[in-house]
Amino acid sequence: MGVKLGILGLGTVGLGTVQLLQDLVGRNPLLQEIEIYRVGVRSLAKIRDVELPADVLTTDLEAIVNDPAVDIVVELIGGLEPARSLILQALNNGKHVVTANKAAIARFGAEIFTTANQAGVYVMLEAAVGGGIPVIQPLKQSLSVNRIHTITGIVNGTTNYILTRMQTEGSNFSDVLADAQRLGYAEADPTADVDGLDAADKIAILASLGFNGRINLEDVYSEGIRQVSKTDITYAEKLGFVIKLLAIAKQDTNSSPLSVRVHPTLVPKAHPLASVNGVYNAILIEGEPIGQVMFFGPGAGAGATASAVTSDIMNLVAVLKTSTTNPNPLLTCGHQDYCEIAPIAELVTRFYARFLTKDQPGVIGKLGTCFGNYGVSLESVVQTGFQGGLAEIVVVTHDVREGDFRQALAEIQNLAAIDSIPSLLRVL
Ligand SMILES: NC(=O)C1=CN([C@@H]2O[C@H](COP(=O)(O)OP(=O)(O)OC[C@H]3O[C@@H](n4cnc5c(N)ncnc54)[C@H](OP(=O)(O)O)[C@@H]3O)[C@@H](O)[C@H]2O)C=CC1
Ligand SMILES: N[C@@H](CC=O)C(=O)O
Ligand code: NA
Repeated sequence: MGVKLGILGLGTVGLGTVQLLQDLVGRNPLLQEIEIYRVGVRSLAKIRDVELPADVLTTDLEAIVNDPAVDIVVELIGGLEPARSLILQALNNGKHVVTANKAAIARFGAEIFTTANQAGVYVMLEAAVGGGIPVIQPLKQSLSVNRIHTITGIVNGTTNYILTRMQTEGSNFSDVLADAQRLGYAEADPTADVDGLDAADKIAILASLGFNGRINLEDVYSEGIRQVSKTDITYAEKLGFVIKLLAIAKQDTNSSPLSVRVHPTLVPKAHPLASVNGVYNAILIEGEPIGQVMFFGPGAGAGATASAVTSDIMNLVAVLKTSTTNPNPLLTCGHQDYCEIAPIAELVTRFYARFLTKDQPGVIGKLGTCFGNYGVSLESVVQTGFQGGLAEIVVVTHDVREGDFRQALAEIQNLAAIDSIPSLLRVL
């Protein structure tokens, strides 16, 4: 037994990782060099679907990161603290770290990677984005010779699972969320999933790798899926779209600011991301000279995420077996500067909007005039239903600057004929 692991956390991902490491037949022989030396948990009394010697489990996580015998710390407790402090202590103690914690990396990445670089150790995070899908290492290595233009992803398994079931079964939002929690997809606090914050953390990480700079998380615009209703899913379907929570990072020219955002989006049914359903994630990367490349696979769940965590551990085992003093630049993170992010008002996109209006003659004309005043041109206008005596009108615009569209909406909101604007979604 060569390399000693100190694993923090034995929940969905921790358990999946330990189970994988205890079942090595047919896997990479390097894994046989690993010893599960300590596993830190909150409760020793909890019954767990794994056998570990009694002296391996502990509730003293600090003792693990400070134990000189531990070579690699695998942080799978999630959340911000004590995860951040434990990662920093491990790095300061000269230990490599593997983490699945996108929340901590997206907020404290600068501090964590600076500490790792100073200590001459690595922080590996393949599981932090796209669960089991290899996307971090490909962006750092295989794709890094490209100039990346756009990263468009479905990067949250929980919300994709919810939207898929709402679309295919007409299911109710809260019932499906409970299923996603039971299946181990959701975060400990599922509002991070539902409100788009988990996807924002992930696109910040991908953008940082793709566009070679740090991303200030506060600059990432994010909307979740709470406002997506069955009505909108049905209208989108009729118009030839499906609704997906997309995370997008885009740079129009090499010198223009980045646009980094998360929001529910109408995706044309023929687009490759439209058929990514359930807990599956996909990340479409566009760059030069490669063109388009798409990564697809399970975005959450014990086994899939354990695959990513264990591949990182295996990379570090290989590093520990190699005796070089210079760090491998393809495994470190060397970003020092922050990327400039464009405000959401500058975004140019198509919009879908649903209006409830009084059933009066000329309403559509008034809407058209207000939009026209701000240079918003309409691709389609549909009036199909009635809700409680109000007419329902759905419009899809051509490409428009978001700031102009919002100004038109503010004027429309004041029209006497307008009751409300229940939905506003962007269109890919
Ligand atoms: N679930 C998924 O599909 C995926 C999760 N991730 C990320 O992986 C990480 C872990 O997620 P997941 O496995 O789902 O989380 P769980 O909530 O299932 O597991 C968390 C584990 O950490 C332990 N723990 C939490 N806080 C403490 C603490 N303060 N002290 C000691 N132990 C603690 C818990 O102990 P105890 O068991 O005793 O309560 C539990 O074993 C998160 O960062 C998450 O974002 C990434 C990709 C996919
Ligand atoms: N809660 C996350 C888990 C993986 O990162 C998700 O649903 O995608
Ligand atoms: Na991944």
